[in-house]
Amino acid sequence: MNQKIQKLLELSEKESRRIIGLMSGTSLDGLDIALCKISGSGLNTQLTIEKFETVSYTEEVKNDIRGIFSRQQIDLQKLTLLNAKIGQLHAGLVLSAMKQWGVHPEDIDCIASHGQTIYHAPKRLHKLENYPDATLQIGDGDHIAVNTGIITLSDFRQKNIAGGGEGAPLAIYGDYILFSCKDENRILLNIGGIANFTKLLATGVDVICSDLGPGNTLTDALCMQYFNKPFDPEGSIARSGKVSGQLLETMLAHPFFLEEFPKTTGPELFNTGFIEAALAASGLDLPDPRDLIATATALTAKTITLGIKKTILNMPFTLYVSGGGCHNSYLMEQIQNELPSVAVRLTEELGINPDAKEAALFALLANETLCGSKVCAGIEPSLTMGKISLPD
Ligand SMILES: Nc1ncnc2c1ncn2[C@@H]1O[C@H](COP(=O)(O)OP(=O)(O)OP(=O)(O)O)[C@@H](O)[C@H]1O
Ligand SMILES: CC(=O)N[C@H]1[C@@H]2OC[C@@H](O2)[C@@H](O)[C@@H]1O[C@H](C)C(=O)O
Repeated sequence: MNQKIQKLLELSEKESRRIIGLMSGTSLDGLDIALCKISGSGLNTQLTIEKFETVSYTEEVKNDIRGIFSRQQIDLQKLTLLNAKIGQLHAGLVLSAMKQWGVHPEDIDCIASHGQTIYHAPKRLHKLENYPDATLQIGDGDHIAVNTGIITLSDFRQKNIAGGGEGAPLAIYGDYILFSCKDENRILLNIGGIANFTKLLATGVDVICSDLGPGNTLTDALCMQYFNKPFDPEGSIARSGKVSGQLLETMLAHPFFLEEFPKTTGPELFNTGFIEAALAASGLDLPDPRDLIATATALTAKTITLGIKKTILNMPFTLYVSGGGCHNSYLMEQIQNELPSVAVRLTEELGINPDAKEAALFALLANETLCGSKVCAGIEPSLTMGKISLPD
């Protein structure tokens, strides 16, 4: 047998695999690198995060990505260049992290790379007849494989769309596999740039996973615009402002929030233009920036909690939070206030570092593909995901 195919076969037959999951999300803050040890597959999966690091992007990289991110008109050459450049950058960051951890490439079975989302265009956003749901992640896996010498799986979202999904949220598979529990109804909430959730009932039925709306994306943009800060540290700016009830009501009336679950979105919709349109519609003068940030934070808390309440109705449940938004103590307080009888915890209590959860999720999806199982039978679309790049 061809040696490369033989290697893949051996990988799929190993008792456990060490997979590096990579995620660079919509916040453009950096690359999350999670070294995971994974044994088994499907509902028998055991996953331990052995090492984790977030490597911040330099301002130059952030500006490069901002030049094309979630924009309808861009420089096509820039997109082409960045597809290769981000792949090479991620490879370099993985090699540095491994060096720092004292881990050698031969100790790693594969890399699972999400890539950088550049544009997410579900039909609900583009509304163009005769065009499908679509999404684009760049940072090609071939560059990661060749530059690290490690087999790389990447570009997970296309297959999900090909199978009838919107390409997101893919958290449903990992949440279902890792966190389903017969003794507890659980909501897994991730607050990144965009917030999403998975409903896992103790009975195992009616699993729902959906984006909810903005996580930190609006507050990040406002903090940059008015305070030259990448985000609102611990929610301190929002805490110092006053929520504008009228602006909040106008924003909550946006049709996206009225659509049924599951649905997906991104900064293509939730950006400063969204706030400007809401201000214009409500006829308000431009409020104090602190009030704007307080109102955007309230929108995040409201849309998260209204969405969750609508889904789980009157059942008792525990909420497990992950993503950078869990460090915003003001936002977390607001979520708790809206859900007074709910235990609000972090995924740390389930053994998963809240900052590493999404990167670990992609390691898990790669594991499913390598083991050749049908991902989460019963959850649609049930397909293995990720393209395989061989290093040589
Ligand atoms: N100490 C903190 N205080 C307040 N907010 C914080 C803090 N640390 C991180 N954040 C928020 O978390 C964001 C990053 O979160 P995360 O890395 O989970 O997002 P992402 O993965 O880029 O987004 P997505 O999951 O939507 O793709 C930051 O942009 C910031 O808004
Ligand atoms: C297209 C895209 O990159 N979507 C991200 C984004 O960030 C959060 C939310 O929007 C979610 O739908 C998704 O990421 C996570 C990892 C997911 O697919 O579950």
